[in-house]
Amino acid sequence: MNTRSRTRLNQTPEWTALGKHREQLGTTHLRQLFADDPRRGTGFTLRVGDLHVDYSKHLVTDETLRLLRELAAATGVAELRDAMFRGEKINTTEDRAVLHTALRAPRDAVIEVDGENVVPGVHAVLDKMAAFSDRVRSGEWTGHTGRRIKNVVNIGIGGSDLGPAMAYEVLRSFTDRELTVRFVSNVDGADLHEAVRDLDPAETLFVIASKTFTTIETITNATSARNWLLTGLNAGQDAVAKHFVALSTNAGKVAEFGIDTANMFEFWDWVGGRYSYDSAIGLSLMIAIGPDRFREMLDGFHLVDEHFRTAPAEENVPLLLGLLGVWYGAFFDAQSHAVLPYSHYLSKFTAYLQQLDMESNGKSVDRDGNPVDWQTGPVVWGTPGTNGQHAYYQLIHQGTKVIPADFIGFAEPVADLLPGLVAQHDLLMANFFAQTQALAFGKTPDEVRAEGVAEELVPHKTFKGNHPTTTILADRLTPSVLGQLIALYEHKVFVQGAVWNIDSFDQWGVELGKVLAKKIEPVLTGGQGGEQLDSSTAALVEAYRARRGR
Ligand SMILES: O=P(O)(O)OC[C@H]1O[C@H](O)[C@H](O)[C@@H](O)[C@@H]1O
Repeated sequence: MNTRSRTRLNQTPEWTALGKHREQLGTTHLRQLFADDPRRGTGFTLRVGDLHVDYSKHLVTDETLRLLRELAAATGVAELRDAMFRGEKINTTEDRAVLHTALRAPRDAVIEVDGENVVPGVHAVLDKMAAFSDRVRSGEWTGHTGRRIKNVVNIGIGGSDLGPAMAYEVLRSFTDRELTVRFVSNVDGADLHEAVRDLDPAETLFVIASKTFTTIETITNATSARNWLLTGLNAGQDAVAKHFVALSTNAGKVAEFGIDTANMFEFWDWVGGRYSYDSAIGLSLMIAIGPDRFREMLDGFHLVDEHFRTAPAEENVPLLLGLLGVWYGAFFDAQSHAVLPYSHYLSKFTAYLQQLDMESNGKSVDRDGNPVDWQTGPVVWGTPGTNGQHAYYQLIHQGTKVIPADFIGFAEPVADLLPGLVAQHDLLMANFFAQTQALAFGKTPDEVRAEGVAEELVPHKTFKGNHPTTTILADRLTPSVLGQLIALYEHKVFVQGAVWNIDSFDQWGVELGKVLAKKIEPVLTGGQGGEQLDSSTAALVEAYRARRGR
């Protein structure tokens, strides 16, 4: 997509108007905004699918939102969105379409890439995954010695790990509790060691997940897993077929590794790694939760896709959340964004979003290669409440940084909690509601004094408030709701990339470290190349070699 004719973001009249508006807003407090509009708490809310989204505790007025929508219009967000859904090659630096939305399109949809409808292929793979998952779950698929598969070990990294690993945790209460499912990503041998040390190879299936099938960490771990299996079974290569399947776009490399391509589940170059867990990359998850639940999750994704594609700007939740992030980055100098789920099952949710957001929008040149002189993607961070409250929330409440935060909670606890633990849900949710209240409204010096606090302690016990938060509340954490949440964040990230005019779908920034590691590895084991290292790295490598006796 040619963007050369586009006015630079910070030279558009819409950007200038927002800057002026920001000055007018000054230090206006959320207390004031709520006092001015008694209906703000119900009026500044939107709904998409099962998600109730409250954005009333943001430092915005109707005018702010209008100006932000004008910025979105001026920067062509809707046009780029439509181009994405149509299958145009909007990932220009890799010359690829961006079609994760096709992964959850209904069977009768028609989405073309280079003149070919990709939807039948998507469903053929989903059907193949479902048939395989059913065979593993029923015990029909057996290992080399005829034993039933009881353990599934997913080996992958980045997008080939974070998505399925996160979703497995989120949907744990929907999993087959008889199956052990583990995820190995780190090239540190300790990761694979801990994953397999108590498993019986005869009952273990390895799912090797790699879009490229060239990622060094994954191929190294997969090779070690194969050795562990064959040694444990005291078997030859022919045992691999019953214990290894591959999820990849690269059939050649899969065959080269020794996995029968009949046991390969395919996806395509128009699925980015960090947008891939609803593709074949979700196989371990599908084995754990079953095909029906997996399809419910895809329907959840699709529901939000359709909302993003068709809802008017005023009601479009991903558009709103994306624009709010643009607002804080540009005009409040916010450097980070916290995602704070009040569900233990969402423990890996923020780690997943880190790749989704930071690998997508951690860019400093625009789509034409010019340096940007505006903020792009924030540092995304956070862990489940209430743990964070007893650790880093201090800084959010009383520190010097502006940290917009998303609070995600559920009206009901998951279905299979032990009955005695269900009552704890009210306490969890009381914290959930209390935190956004405290962050927004704080506590004034007068309120502190009224409690009889000694004057010298008043500044310490004052909460200035005015910290912006979004609250996302759903009834229950189901597969569909997970799909809705992920699609919401995917499209939020899209909106921001579109406004900032960056390519959200490449990741050139991860390459340099990989190249340098390849050069350093032989030096560690006594080979040549050390003389080319800078003095710091050379000294560190030398210390390492000395310690290892080389
Ligand atoms: O799935 P793979 O090809 O093994 O890639 C795994 C990961 O590694 C790369 O370095 C990219 O930064 C990620 O976007 C990708 O998800």
